[in-house]
Amino acid sequence: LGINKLGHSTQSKNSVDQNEKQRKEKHLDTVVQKNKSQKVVYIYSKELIQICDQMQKIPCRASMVHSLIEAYGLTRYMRVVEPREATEREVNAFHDLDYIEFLKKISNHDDSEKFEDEATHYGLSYDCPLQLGLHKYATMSSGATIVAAECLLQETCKVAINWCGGWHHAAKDHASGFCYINDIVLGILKLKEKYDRILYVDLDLHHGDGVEDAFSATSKVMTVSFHKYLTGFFPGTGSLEDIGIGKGQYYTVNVPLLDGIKDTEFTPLVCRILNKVKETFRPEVVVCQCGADGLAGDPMESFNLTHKGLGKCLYFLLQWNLPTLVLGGGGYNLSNTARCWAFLTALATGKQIPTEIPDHKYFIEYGPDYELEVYPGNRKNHNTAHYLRQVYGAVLNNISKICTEKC
Ligand SMILES: O=C(CCc1ccccc1NC(=O)c1cccc(C(F)(F)F)c1)NO
Ligand SMILES: [Zn+2]
Repeated sequence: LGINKLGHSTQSKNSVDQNEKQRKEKHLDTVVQKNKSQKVVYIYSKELIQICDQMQKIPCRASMVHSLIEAYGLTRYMRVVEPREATEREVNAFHDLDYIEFLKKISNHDDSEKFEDEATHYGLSYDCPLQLGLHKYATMSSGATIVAAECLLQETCKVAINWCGGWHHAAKDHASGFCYINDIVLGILKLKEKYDRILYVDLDLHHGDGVEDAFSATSKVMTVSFHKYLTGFFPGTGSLEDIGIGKGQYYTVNVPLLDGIKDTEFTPLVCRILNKVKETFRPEVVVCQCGADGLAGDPMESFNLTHKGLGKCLYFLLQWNLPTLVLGGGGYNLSNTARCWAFLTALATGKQIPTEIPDHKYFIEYGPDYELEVYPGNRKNHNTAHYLRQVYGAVLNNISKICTEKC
């Protein structure tokens, strides 16, 4: 043992330093570990984006969304996780095998005309055009949602985002409303492996009928959809009277709205209703579909929302500090959709991002202002205060009938 002038054995001195060093490293490691677990998971791969870019009705939208998020430097504050294809077994947990087999069969034929009749039987026409690689697209976008759900199950994160998911119309045995495989249902089924009470919130312009139908008879999954409800507007379901069946009665909530609603009415309505849902249903995990086709400037020309209105709704949910799965959905003004989802991504990571759109591949799409903000239009708002009070009263009345105490 070396003896230094103070008579301490230098070995023990070194070992003290050594312990100090190890203790510091260990502490740092737990801090990093904690941050890692607190980091937002962002599902992304070049392949996923490249496949989703090919979707006819939203050409290159996946690339525009991802490029803006990357240009704002947000990916460095998130844990980027690669997706995988949903397995046949996972897809079959909800969808009928004959439908999925057919989808696979015709996705790789460019002479799909000869399957015309069968295709129509499975909803594969008009709203849900056949295109090459359709099956791969559907299994990749739903695999991405499943991987996001798995990250929440492993508790390696609090928030997991998949902007290539949110296809809420797909039914178990047919395609609908441009949705082929219902990634949201598959993600919820994955979460059900661990969580008992799951809350699904649908902020898209359209009623989340496919998800609602999948869980309308159970009290374990509560679906809450805010949407335009007007005779002749797709999908035509989601009225106030649509409250679930059997054990699921009152665990389906529908908030039917009219054209022109703005952030100032939408956000407080959403937050008050979700607050009541939190009190009575006491969810353990949240799935939020953030469809952007309700934004001002969308070709759907229906609602008059901005990214801030949707942002406040998501922020309200994130304050609950529950594991949260964040998904995309509709959104047909591609630059506004990218603006909105980049804003929501920044909000989820707790980072401020500047108004100026940063230079990047799609910069030109953000002209003439090149700003992040989506501004409300001045379209007429058909939602009178009286109408909103009626809807709110009916919805609160229904929610108050559920109880998750041992009652
Ligand atoms: O956004 C949807 C589905 C919208 C939909 C349902 C039924 C039939 C067709 C559609 N999609 C459109 O109408 C559509 C899709 C892409 C672009 C447009 C556009 F014409 F508005 F740009 C419209 N669900 O959240
Ligand atoms: Zn929609």
